Amino acid sequence: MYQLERAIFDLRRGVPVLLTDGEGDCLVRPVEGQHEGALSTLLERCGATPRLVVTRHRLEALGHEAPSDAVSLVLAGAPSSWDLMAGELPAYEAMLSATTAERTALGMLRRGSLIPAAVAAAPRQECRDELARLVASGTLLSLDAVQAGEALSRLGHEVVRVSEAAVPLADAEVTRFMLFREADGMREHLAVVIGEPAEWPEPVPIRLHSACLTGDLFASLLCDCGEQLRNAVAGIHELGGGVLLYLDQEGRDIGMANKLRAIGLQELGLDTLDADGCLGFGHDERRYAAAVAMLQDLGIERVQLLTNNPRKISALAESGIEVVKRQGVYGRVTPQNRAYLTTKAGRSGHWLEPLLDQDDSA
Ligand SMILES: Nc1nc2c(ncn2[C@@H]2O[C@H](COP(=O)(O)OP(=O)(O)OP(=O)(O)O)[C@@H](O)[C@H]2O)c(=O)[nH]1
Ligand SMILES: [Zn+2]
Repeated sequence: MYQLERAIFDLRRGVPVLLTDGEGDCLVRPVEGQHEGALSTLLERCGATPRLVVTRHRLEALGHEAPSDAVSLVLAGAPSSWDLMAGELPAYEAMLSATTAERTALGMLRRGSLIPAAVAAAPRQECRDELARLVASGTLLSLDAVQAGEALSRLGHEVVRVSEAAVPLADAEVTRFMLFREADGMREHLAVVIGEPAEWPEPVPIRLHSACLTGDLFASLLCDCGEQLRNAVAGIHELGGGVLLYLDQEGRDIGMANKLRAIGLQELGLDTLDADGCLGFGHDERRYAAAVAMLQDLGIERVQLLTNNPRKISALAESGIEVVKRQGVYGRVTPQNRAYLTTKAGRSGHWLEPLLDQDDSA
């Protein structure tokens, strides 16, 4: 849906968007980047009490019980007294389950790699003409919340192969890079095709690698991604060829801005999962529809997967790709990534025993 992508870009710029549904219209904007001027403009346009819409993860991280996955707080007090990014909730009069429009707003913020927290306000009757004028003049985008929600849930299921070229690698000389783009044009993923497809072993060696700019490119000591990436390329080459999907899912798909925020929270003592939760994200926001669509485009149905992550296996299996075998792929343990790896093993169920058991750097 064309309007949806435009609206996500408006939200990324801090511009409000009007979402309509059966329960009524709702003007929304992201909490992040919120400043008093923008907030009072929003309130003037609506003449209504604003709500703060947050995820269950955010509420639970702040020690509250959540009645549903997305929650709407009817705020109390003057706008200048709110600090919506603070370590506790602002004063509120009521806690409600979020409406369809409010849920869609959170989905749009996630897709835009913003913190999933919105300020929403239902416009009063006397403000509607002015809003309609802004919509008609193209200043304000208006979307059907149900349709936008459906479009968000379909994202990634359709990819288009855009371009390709041979890119010889140090660890695998016969390699082609193929770029795939998701239907909404917002995400691009690479298939790194190693060796000659006609000579690949069966099941085909596959790695799903989520982007980690800090680790993959700069050899960050906080994680093991860069070494896993290179070991996977070399490993697939040694197995006789296959495909590494390099997925645009920075920071377990919370985006680079939020990953840096999460790393900041880890410096304060939170583990990698609780840091994401504090920002309003679940333990792992990644979906693998685009990866499945790429494998289907490449005609791959049976795979041996290079991973330590059980969720990747179940995601492929649920989509009809048969995971015949699994092989571990490891980086090195460093004093800086030990806590990260231990959390992944202990709380996310990653199979890292071979790595952590033999490690004596602690
Ligand atoms: N949110 C968040 N993401 C991180 C952090 N450190 C690394 N990441 C991301 O975690 C993801 C790791 O991806 P992958 O290497 O595909 O792996 P994995 O889930 O560990 O699974 P396997 O490597 O296949 O076993 C990348 O998207 C990184 O950017 C962190 O502290 N916080
Ligand atoms: Zn990393």
